[in-house]
Amino acid sequence: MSAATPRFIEIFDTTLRDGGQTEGISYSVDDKLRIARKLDELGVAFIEGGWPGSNPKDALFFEQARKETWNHAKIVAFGATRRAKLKPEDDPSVRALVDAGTDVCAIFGKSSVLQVEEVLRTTLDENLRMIGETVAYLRSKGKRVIYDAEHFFDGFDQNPTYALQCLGEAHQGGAETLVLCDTNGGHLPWEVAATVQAVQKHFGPAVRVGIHLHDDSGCGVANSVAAIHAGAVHVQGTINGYGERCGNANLCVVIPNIELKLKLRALPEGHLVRLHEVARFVAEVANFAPNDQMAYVGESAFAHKAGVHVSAMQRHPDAYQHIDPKRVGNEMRVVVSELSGRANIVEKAAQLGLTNLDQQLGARVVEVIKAKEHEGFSFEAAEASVALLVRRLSPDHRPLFTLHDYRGMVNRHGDRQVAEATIKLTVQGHEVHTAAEGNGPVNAFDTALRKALQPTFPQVAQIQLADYKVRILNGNSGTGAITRVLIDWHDGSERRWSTVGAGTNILDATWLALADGYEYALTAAQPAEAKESKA
Ligand SMILES: CC(=O)SCCNC(=O)CCNC(=O)[C@H](O)C(C)(C)COP(=O)(O)OP(=O)(O)OC[C@H]1O[C@@H](n2cnc3c(N)ncnc32)[C@H](O)[C@@H]1OP(=O)(O)O
Ligand SMILES: CC(=O)C(=O)O
Repeated sequence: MSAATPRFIEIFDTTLRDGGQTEGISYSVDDKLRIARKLDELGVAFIEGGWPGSNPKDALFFEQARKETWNHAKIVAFGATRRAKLKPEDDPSVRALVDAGTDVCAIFGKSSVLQVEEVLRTTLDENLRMIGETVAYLRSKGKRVIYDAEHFFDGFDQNPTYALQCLGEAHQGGAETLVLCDTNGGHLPWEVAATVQAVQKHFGPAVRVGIHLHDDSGCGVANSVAAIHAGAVHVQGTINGYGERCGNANLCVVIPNIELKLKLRALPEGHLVRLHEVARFVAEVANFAPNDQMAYVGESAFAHKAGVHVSAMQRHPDAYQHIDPKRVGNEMRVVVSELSGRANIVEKAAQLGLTNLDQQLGARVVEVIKAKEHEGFSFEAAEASVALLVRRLSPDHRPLFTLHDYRGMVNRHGDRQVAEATIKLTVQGHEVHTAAEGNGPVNAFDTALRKALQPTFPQVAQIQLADYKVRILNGNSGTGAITRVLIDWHDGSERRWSTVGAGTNILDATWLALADGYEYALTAAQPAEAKESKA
């Protein structure tokens, strides 16, 4: 390695093993394979697939994984040291590790006197033999072995001599990396760094030290960074920080910190830009909502809401960002709300393709948005309504359709409920009057509006309501509260948009969000000339 080559930190991903210990996650074998392929594309060094001695699903994962080609990562089978008083070859869990057919195994063993005596309920000497013999047995079967020293930091605090003896057994047995685990996740960065340095001093520079840190004190990432800074060369963690209890060190944050802050290498050249996509993919497969506020890869990680920030960002891209979001595959966004100034509106309008916004119009839009947010609207998740608001305040705006009146009725006849809506609109100069029944008032309104628009705009048939969310804003007003309606839409393609309505009348709030939804889709779909020619 030349002096200019940055130190390489091995990324050991345990999203499928420790991540599978998250409350609420239950991967199928297919889920595990899909995530493993994505991690391999990302370029991590190791993918811990599961504990083959634990359950048939994990055993099947390794059977399937053997049939695939892995371009960057080594698939790792996880297990424990042999049980007390058994030979490794007689322990079914150790045999399952061999049978998993991976080149690499990771085994965990105890390093703390308390854990050996109170949890394993065996002697300190027997635990040392369990570690050394299991590592040596796996090595004799041709496996590379990574040794996870469970509860190492607690054990080291309690009895450093014994904790180091445990590591020594694994090293003598042939483990290639000694991984110090903060299993209970309670340590702080400087404590972790000091222990990593003490271990390195004890074993010398030839011994590879790794780390596996949990997030119970909220320091999983900080502890990982501190340990690497102190000399650790291998870091374990999970995508999105999934894991037992509060989770593991979040690799979506650890990896960019290694590459962009510590200036070391963790992934193959050019692969860091895949991180944002991997984070979303894993959340999707795990069936967890992505954490928008996650550092680096969250949707809000580079979203600017405050007017002062957006104004400064227009003047210099580093004004309120610590890195260029593109480096991790993320993007800068502007959020429009009552905290906006003109800069938010100009930036958002440009992103929405509305470039003819002057300072005066920008200021007017800000004023209207602030007033409407005071009434109960919220525009930050309803960009289509923002676009329409800008268009409607533009002097040359011609609406696609105008409402004259609507009427809604909800009836119950015995067990049967019926909702009916009538709507009177002007659509491109023609008055249209429609009525429709529905299984509820929103459905009746929507059907009546579609009927009115479809003869002029047949593309209405493709427009679908994807989600309808209602929020009561001032609950202490009881049934007289202001209601906010947010509607998400799609048209069967990739295109999605969201609209908002608000008011004390839930049907009127719904009408506003419904009408915005159709008008936005149809305006965007209309050729410019057709819009110009409208009366
Ligand atoms: C820190 C970590 O996250 S380690 C990974 C933890 N993950 C899991 O536990 C998930 C998978 N686990 C399982 O499927 C099951 O717990 C199994 C198959 C491993 C074991 O199941 P069982 O045999 O029914 O045992 P049970 O789960 O009740 O108890 C754990 C056993 O492991 C033993 N054990 C715990 N750590 C170790 C170790 N490092 N080496 C050897 N044995 C260990 C315990 O002493 C206990 O055995 P004992 O009751 O004979 O003393
Ligand atoms: C090995 C492991 O998962 C831990 O100690 O937390």
